[in-house]
Amino acid sequence: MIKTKQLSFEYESFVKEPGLKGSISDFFKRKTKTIQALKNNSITINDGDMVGLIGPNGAGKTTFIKLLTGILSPTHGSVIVDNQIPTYRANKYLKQVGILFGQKSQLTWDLPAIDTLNMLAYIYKIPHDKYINRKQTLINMLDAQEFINQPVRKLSLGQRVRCELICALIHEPKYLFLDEPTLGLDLLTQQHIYKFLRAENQQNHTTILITSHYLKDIEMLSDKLLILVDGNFVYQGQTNNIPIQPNQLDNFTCKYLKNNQTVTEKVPSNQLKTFINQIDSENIISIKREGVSLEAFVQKLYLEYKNK
Ligand SMILES: Nc1ncnc2c1ncn2[C@@H]1O[C@H](COP(=O)(O)OP(=O)(O)OP(=O)(O)O)[C@@H](O)[C@H]1O
Repeated sequence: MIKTKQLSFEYESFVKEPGLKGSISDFFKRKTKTIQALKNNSITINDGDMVGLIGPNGAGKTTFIKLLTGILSPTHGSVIVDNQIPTYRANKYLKQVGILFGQKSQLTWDLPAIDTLNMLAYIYKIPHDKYINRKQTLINMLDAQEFINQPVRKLSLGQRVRCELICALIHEPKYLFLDEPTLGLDLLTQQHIYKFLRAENQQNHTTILITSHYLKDIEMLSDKLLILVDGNFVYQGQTNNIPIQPNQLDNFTCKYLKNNQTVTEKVPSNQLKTFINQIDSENIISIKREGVSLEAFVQKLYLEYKNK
């Protein structure tokens, strides 16, 4: 279980004055600025949960993952993961955790990913037979046979991310933290990764926390949703049960085929019945109510907090 209690984190950063004069005055007296990245948050994530974490740029998502993994320690409050304090970075704790930062690689550029895997097996002291089995299972599941032996610099982004995932999971961690893992990946690779992560969660009961700006990732992958805005968790709940309030005046976006062409039309709710009656059902592609999707819900929350 992951439990945070009144968790806050502040970065202290130097503010550089411009020009030579600024550099000289900074030399004698440096100005600092405090950034409150997380503010007094108490949340609970149960073991085996698939959790999506979203929030606008600078909301504090990466900081939260860094606190869960012990890379940073809280300024105030506490974090407990699997009954342990991550900041202590005990071997027992680190063996339970796998991390993937979409923008930072743990692979060595000039070496094949298989070398990094062998090194990780040594670091985590994975018994030889177990390592061979797990490695083969992950390589098969992520379809990585063709490129696992190639130097990382020769891999495409999608191939590299698949190798990163194999490395993050080689020691069968109980908790997997993924920070924007699908950044820049094509649709098929994204779907492959969704399928893989679902299987990992179901087979090994792995708790997975994923951050992403693609709401599709969150809808496809997570059962639970956390929304972080400006350092505050403003929503915790089920992904498929967001509090939707349909409005009588909502429009419907209707897509249908007319003379073999796709036509998109906005239809007011009071005219929907008449509109549908005029179209052959086999020509209807989709009818979507505006303002009730995850996207609309998230957009509304972001705007509410931005205008506060
Ligand atoms: N090393 C640092 N030093 C000072 N401030 C930092 C540092 N890292 C992050 N911050 C600040 O902390 C806040 C939260 O940053 P964080 O990277 O956690 O956000 P994020 O939600 O992951 O953003 P994004 O979606 O853009 O990746 C931001 O205001 C950022 O400028």
